[in-house]
Amino acid sequence: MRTERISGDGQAERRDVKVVVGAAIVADGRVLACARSAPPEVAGRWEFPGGKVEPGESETAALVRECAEELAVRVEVGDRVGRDVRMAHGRAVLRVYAARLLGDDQPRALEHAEMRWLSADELDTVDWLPADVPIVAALRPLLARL
Ligand SMILES: Nc1nc2c([nH]c(=O)n2[C@H]2C[C@H](O)[C@@H](COP(=O)(O)OP(=O)(O)OP(=O)(O)O)O2)c(=O)[nH]1
Repeated sequence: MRTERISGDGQAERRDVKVVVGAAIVADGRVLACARSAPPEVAGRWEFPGGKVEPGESETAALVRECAEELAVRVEVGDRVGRDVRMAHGRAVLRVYAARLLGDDQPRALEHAEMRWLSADELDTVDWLPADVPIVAALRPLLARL
């Protein structure tokens, strides 16, 4: 994603904002929350599986790749959940999409410390990364019908 802003001398300044995509994988009214194992400053905080979109890669393809790498599952990517949330002093945004598991695939925590399926009532029982908090709030009323 490319943004432009006008600097003090009126020059347009271009900078690339990295997009981190996350998958809100929903099954039976529950979403899959994952606890990071690294780096140490965020280890134990909870997130949606996903990661950085690589150059030339679509967001859907990035989610499919990350879910295969991190959880060994195939997913179908659906609609956006919540809004873009700025991270890393504005140099990156978190963008989350609903997703569902394909076939009988069952996630395995290949890179995460722990995984939990959370119902709407249980969303606040884990310590989400700060950027995820508004997205989790947007997800709560949708969860039962995704
Ligand atoms: N995947 C993911 N990352 C999140 C979430 N919320 C949040 O703040 N982040 C942050 C944590 C990291 O600083 C960054 C994503 O980095 P990552 O390590 O998961 O991405 P990646 O798999 O592409 O990593 P790498 O190849 O660069 O090591 O975004 C979220 O819900 N999911």
